[in-house]
Amino acid sequence: MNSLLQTRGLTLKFGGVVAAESIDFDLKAGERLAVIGANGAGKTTFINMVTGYIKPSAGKIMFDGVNITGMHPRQIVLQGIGRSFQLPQLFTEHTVRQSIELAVAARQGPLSMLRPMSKCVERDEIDHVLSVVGLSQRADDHCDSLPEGHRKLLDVAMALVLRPKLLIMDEPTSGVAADEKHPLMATIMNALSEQNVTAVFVEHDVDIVREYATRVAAWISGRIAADGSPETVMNDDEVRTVVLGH
Ligand SMILES: Nc1ncnc2c1ncn2[C@@H]1O[C@H](COP(=O)(O)OP(=O)(O)OP(=O)(O)O)[C@@H](O)[C@H]1O
Repeated sequence: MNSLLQTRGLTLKFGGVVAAESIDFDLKAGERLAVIGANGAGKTTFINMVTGYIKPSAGKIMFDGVNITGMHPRQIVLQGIGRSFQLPQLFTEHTVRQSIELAVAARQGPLSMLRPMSKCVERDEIDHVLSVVGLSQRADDHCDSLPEGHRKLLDVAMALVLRPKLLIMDEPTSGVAADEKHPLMATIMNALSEQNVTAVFVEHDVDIVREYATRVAAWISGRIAADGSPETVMNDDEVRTVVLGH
């Protein structure tokens, strides 16, 4: 099967620091890839290059047959790569429903902003996405009143209404209470499955990785040191020593 996402020779240097060292990487549609690595290993740098927030010094990024290297983040969203953030970027003065409405309007293009909101939004779709991420009961709450887990879910919901083929999530369970991590990930993964969205997520919690990833890539010093099934990668000697601290 062809790769949905492919990088070749992807390199980024910050002065003397090699944050990405000639990364060759392939992701197939339908995979659930967990990205693991110690602080400073280069995980966010990789995500930032793929989503257009940083231009690589060298190398190429192909997505669904299109060369997206150096494209602007908005163009990359239009190509079908969504992103959620470690610290969700929400419209704090808006309600949950209004936030989803804005995401739908963004998908519909700049002219939709000129029409009355009630005409340009698709109510059924919004109700559905709120239900899928378990936020129906909080639809009229302001974003700044949401607990962290709900903020993460809203961030994912806003990314999903842009209809991505791939969603890249930076630490979806960080800042969430230990007993809420599994229900949160289960909800996110169900939502992604429903829309056939391929997933990449950066994660530090080993239990979450084992439960929700079909594949793991371990970053060490700007390179992928191990890549394969969760069991294989978690038992790799270098990963155990450098990443897991065993
Ligand atoms: N804008 C920048 N300027 C200079 N150095 C940077 C910059 N961004 C990242 N780096 C360096 O690049 C390396 C990789 O950083 P990166 O943030 O990608 O790691 P990470 O694996 O995401 O870490 P964390 O888990 O802490 O988020 C680190 O040495 C970091 O200090």
